[in-house]
Amino acid sequence: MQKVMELLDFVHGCSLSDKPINVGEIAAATTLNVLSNYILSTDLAQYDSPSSQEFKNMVWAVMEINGAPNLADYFPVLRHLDPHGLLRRSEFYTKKLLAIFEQHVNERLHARSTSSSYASSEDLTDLLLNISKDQNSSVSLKDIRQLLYDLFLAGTDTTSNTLEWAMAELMHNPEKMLKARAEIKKVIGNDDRTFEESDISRVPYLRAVIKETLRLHPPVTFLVPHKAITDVEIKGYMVPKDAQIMCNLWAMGQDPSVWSNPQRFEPERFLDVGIDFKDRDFEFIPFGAGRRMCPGLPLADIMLHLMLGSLIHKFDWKIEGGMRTQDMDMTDKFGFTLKKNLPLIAIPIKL
Ligand code: HEM
Repeated sequence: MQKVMELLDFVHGCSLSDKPINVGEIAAATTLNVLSNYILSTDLAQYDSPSSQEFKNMVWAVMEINGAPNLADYFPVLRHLDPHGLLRRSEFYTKKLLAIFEQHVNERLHARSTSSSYASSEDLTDLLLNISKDQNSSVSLKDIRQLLYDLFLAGTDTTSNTLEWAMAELMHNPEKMLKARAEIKKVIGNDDRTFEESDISRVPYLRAVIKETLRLHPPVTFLVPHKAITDVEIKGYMVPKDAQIMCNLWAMGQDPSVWSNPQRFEPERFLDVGIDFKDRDFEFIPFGAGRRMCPGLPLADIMLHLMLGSLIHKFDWKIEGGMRTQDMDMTDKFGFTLKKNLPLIAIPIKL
């Protein structure tokens, strides 16, 4: 994946001058560019660029506002009063983000209509515009703009937060970092190449690291709200029709009746047990399950393994100021996604 190579080039540059890196930010910039290349055939982020930081901040603001406790959720009569100003702030950022996507769609429409030699880039935007051109199509330009918004919002923060947590956990547990790196080196052998997509199926420990990260730090802590479509009894509890269902993945991941030593980061627990987030293992559903399961799972799965594998294969990492990695802050902060309370700032050391 070309974007991961660009990430490695940037990290390599920083390693030459001992420059500290905000791991969540570089993960977000890479994720944003992977998505924006599939969707818009362009880069939306540059490393170290305030403009891409601004985009990420807007995404985080929407996530944080949507995840904040709201009195109006408990007393719907208050909804129009917007007691915490959450609706107003959410609308502000949503409008700004939608305007960005509208501009991209309009530019594409302009290019398609003015250039006779326009060659379709066959990205998602072109695909959707082709569908919407069909007379019988019910897909409008407004739908396209909204879909792009949904994809970027759902895909960026979730993936970059998971990567940041995985790196933080490996640095915090140096023996696990060594184990994961040794596995990658064994697979790649003496070749002077980078970690590739085709290697992912051959690194079970790295796969277990990602799973353990998603168990301890599920980015979408409560799934998205679901609704019971009929009265249903589950294990003696009656869930009435129309009840809003919040599924607490964080609590499920901490349940001692399911996981031994649930607070410990132990990727080993996933080795040889066959539990996966793609199947029907309902004790572990960081991407949800059933019809509304995350459609970005296959892409997130590849991005997470490629980014993490590449970052630990070629580099060791230390904390600025000589702090021991065992003493790092590992607390979290709750928004719509669960992120690190203090960002992980680390210095890469070329191996
Ligand atoms: C670590 C990365 C990710 C995690 C943990 C994650 C997790 C989730 C979860 C839990 C849901 C709700 C499922 C439910 O309520 O049953 C969801 C929905 C969604 N995700 Fe992801 N996601 C990730 C990455 C992505 C990416 C990269 C994309 C886009 C390319 C994406 C696009 C979406 C969309 C569009 C929805 C809404 C689907 C719907 O409402 O039907 N996600 N995701």
